[in-house]
Amino acid sequence: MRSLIKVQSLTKVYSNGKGIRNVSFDVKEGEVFGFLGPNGAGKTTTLRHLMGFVNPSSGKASIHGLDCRRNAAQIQKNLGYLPGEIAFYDNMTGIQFLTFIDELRGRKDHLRRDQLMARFELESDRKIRKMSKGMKQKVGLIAAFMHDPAVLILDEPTSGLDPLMQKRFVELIIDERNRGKTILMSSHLFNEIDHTCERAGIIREGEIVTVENIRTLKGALPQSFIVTLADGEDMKILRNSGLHYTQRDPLVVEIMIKEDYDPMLRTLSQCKVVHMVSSPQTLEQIFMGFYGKEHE
Ligand SMILES: Nc1ncnc2c1ncn2[C@@H]1O[C@H](COP(=O)(O)OP(=O)(O)OP(=O)(O)O)[C@@H](O)[C@H]1O
Repeated sequence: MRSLIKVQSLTKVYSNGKGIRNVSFDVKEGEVFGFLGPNGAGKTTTLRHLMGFVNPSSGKASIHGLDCRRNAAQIQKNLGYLPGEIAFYDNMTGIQFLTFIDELRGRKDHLRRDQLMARFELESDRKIRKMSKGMKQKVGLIAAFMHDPAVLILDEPTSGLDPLMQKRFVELIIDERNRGKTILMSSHLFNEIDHTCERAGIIREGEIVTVENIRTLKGALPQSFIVTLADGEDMKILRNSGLHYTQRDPLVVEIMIKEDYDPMLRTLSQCKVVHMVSSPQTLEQIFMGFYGKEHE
């Protein structure tokens, strides 16, 4: 698959020394790519470069081979953007605003707009200034998707949405992915990334720390077994077995297994096991490792 969105050594240093440094990644055609990072990491700054709003200090970003800064107008024709902070014409109702945007784009057919309003249960006759944060977010999402663009750039799309609407959003992304759309979205929610994205990039303090394939990552997740043994004799067998484990309580241990279950099963068959539970390590635990300082 060819790369549709390309970010190459993108650097933007603000006068206060903050910003992004040497950010590089690409999003392939038809891919959903997640952009994760803690507050202030540089997600919005990167996405705003892709929209051509900002002059980079160095490096470049392109979509469909077009430079994001120089060809912004051309790129934006077939692109849906949801900004992190949405500014609306507050005095309009939801439907007036969406119709206004449709007309600006030269669209006469409002079918897709209406379908999206139904999907997100938007109270479209309410004035935007009287809407809650979540309602405004729905208006922003509908505006980003309603002209059926090939590329979507979404800055924290589920911010303010309740769990039901977050689920509707995930379903929409899956539908759009199946229709071949290319989507780049920033998020704080691992679950959302887990359910929608093929790959995810993590940015921290202005720099990309890793780009991971979600399926490969999940396939490689170790399994944790919490085992309660009957007595000290069993503990002795475990200690002498060469297995790697973490002691949780005097008779409770956690054993992490990646591929080979045999050594654990052979050792435990010599012990009296009182209780045993197993759970896969979550994607969230893996990502939290990248968020922290330990990967420096
Ligand atoms: N116009 C600006 N002038 C000065 N500093 C800025 C400007 N815009 C952003 N920054 C700084 O650049 C860094 C990256 O900010 P950015 O908004 O891109 O982060 P983010 O990852 O989107 O964060 P959040 O999750 O909180 O939205 C922050 O330290 C921010 O304070």
